[in-house]
Amino acid sequence: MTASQRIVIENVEKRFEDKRARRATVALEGLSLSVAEGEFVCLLGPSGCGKSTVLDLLAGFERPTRGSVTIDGKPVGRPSPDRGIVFQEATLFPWLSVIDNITFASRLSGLPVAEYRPRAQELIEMMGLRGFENHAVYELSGGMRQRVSIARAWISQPLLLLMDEPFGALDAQTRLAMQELLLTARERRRSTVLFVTHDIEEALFLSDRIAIMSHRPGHIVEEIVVPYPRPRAYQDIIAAPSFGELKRSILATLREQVARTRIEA
Ligand SMILES: Nc1ncnc2c1ncn2[C@@H]1O[C@H](COP(=O)(O)OP(=O)(O)OP(=O)(O)O)[C@@H](O)[C@H]1O
Repeated sequence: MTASQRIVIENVEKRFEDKRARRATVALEGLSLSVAEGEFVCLLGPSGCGKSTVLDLLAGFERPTRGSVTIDGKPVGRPSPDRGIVFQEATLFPWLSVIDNITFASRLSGLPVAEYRPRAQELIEMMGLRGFENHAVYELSGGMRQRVSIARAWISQPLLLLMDEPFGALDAQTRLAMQELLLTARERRRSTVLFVTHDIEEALFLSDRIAIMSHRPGHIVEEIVVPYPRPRAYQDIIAAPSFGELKRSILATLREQVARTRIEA
């Protein structure tokens, strides 16, 4: 472990007890993962292997039953705006305007308008939402809503952005546009990102490193350093000679884990 590690997850177990049914689900077991400051890591793994649980532990929604989860050397406490979270479905207030959604937490925490308003305006520009500031969220498309969610997560200048399949529900064209937008915006902010996805191409396009999880109980079975320099262009990445080989190898690892899920289910 070096001083520049933002996230350090060590030997974590997460067990969910259902006392009434006298049943327990062990979602994670022996999971260790570190993410350096400014690094973009994607988590890939079979359905139900515990990817969202990893994000929940980092967000502070859940606590590990064994092992430790630290951010900048401190155990993760309650949810905090230090950690921006974006889910698959935009979780916004549909009747509020774009600007009111983005600034909701800042207003609630009593920050002076002069402090958060310029940041909100910059994010609106960055996310291509200029002209829509005063539109209610229910008037927006799915892609636009997701851009509002990202702006909302980013406004508190979080140390860490936790993203759970944020583009999974979008059509292919919108998804690509959102991926490009995320990369450009992140380049300017140097944020650390942990991003859950099922999409191998998305992981190869976006991340510096891909961590592949086992079947449940989840742990990391393989880590792959993505060799492409930044800034990246999608058409160059998919044309790179190593792209097909990396994709094939990741797919093989995932298939093996999915097959084990079935055998052990
Ligand atoms: N709050 C909870 N109570 C009980 N069990 C839970 C809870 N949250 C998650 N689990 C269980 O933990 C396991 C891992 O779930 P999780 O949602 O983390 O997987 P995932 O890899 O994100 O799945 P998917 O790829 O399908 O979204 C599952 O068996 C799930 O049922």
